[in-house]
Amino acid sequence: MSKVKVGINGYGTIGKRVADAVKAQNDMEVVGVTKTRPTFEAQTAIDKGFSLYVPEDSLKAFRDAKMPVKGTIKDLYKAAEIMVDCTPGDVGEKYKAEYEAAGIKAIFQGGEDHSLTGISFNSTANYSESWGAQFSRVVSCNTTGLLRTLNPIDKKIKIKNAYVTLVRRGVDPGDSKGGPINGLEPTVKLPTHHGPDVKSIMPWLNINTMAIKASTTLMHLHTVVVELEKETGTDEILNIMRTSPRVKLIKSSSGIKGTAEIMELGREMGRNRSDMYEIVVWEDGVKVVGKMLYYYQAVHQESDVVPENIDCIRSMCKMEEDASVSISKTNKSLGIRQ
Ligand SMILES: NC(=O)C1=CN([C@@H]2O[C@H](COP(=O)(O)OP(=O)(O)OC[C@H]3O[C@@H](n4cnc5c(N)ncnc54)[C@H](OP(=O)(O)O)[C@@H]3O)[C@@H](O)[C@H]2O)C=CC1
Ligand SMILES: O=C(OP(=O)(O)O)[C@H](O)COP(=O)(O)O
Repeated sequence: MSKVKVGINGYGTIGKRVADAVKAQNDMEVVGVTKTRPTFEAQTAIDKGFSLYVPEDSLKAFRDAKMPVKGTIKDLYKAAEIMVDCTPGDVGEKYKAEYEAAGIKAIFQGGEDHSLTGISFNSTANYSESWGAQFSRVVSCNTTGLLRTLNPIDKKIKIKNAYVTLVRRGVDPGDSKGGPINGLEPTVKLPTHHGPDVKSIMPWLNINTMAIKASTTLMHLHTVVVELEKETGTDEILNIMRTSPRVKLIKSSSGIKGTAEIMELGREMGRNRSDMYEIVVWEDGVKVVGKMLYYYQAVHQESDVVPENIDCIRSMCKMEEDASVSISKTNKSLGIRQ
């Protein structure tokens, strides 16, 4: 079986990780990645053996920087069967017409609206909905995190209402221009877009979200309060989480007090870029009282969507019909145990 040819438009925080994850699969290959500026990341892409494609108006800058490029972004369309668009939020929508004209498939990321594709993707919640689709959208890191725990719980014990506060990292570790440098910033446009984004995949779910931006770069942290339809026990919820893909239960008694220790764990696990692809739940922070469920979870925003993109490629390119087979294959390639 020939490998599916994947192009990555936007070799940035997400794009570089998706490129490495595609390279780690035996049923797909990276045929090229794009950058607009000859930065160190462009050089590392070349050093890793990725073919570099750039916008027409960037050709001179890369020539002057003596960075070899294979062609323009439009040349990449000729080599790829599917593009993974990892350009900054709202930039992807400008490329959709080009992908369409080139007759290739494309996956967009959470910075684009659900309306751009009409299909949003999460491997455990709705893998088959993207089957054979020309366009789909992998939901953002926070939405991916919420779906990974709320969807399996809702499947077993119906959720009446969910109330989530997202404490969001200010910027990614590699970003020196964002903020807040000091303090906490409430997102006053309420309810935040996260609830509707979860509903793009679980439209029946009553979910209410608020968000606070914090001066940290490491991870997002969620407080989740769920009103269940029926009384249950803490152990039943823990068992659901323990058997849900890409959810990792940890204990504060193991020294993992917060997101700093989680990222240190990623280093200790020898993960590529110390990435924590799984949603991390404090086991001793899960509590059920009657019908009310309380828990905390941490999201590594730079990497949790990466395995989702791999599974989305398999669904859109009709490579594997069984979601659990694709999830296991992807997990194995990335060192994810469950
Ligand atoms: N970072 C995060 O925490 C998460 C981000 N996402 C989503 O993933 C997507 C990408 O985000 P992220 O990786 O953080 O973005 P980055 O800014 O890290 O990377 C963007 C990439 O796109 C390239 N680029 C910029 N403008 C253009 C353009 N006009 N045409 C082609 N390429 C361009 C950049 O190249 P150059 O640098 O050379 O200009 C860079 O390689 C967004 O939709 C975002 O919402 C989803 C989950 C988490
Ligand atoms: O938190 C994120 O998006 P989300 O709040 O839509 O889930 C991503 O990490 C992107 O965040 P940014 O828009 O602050 O770069």
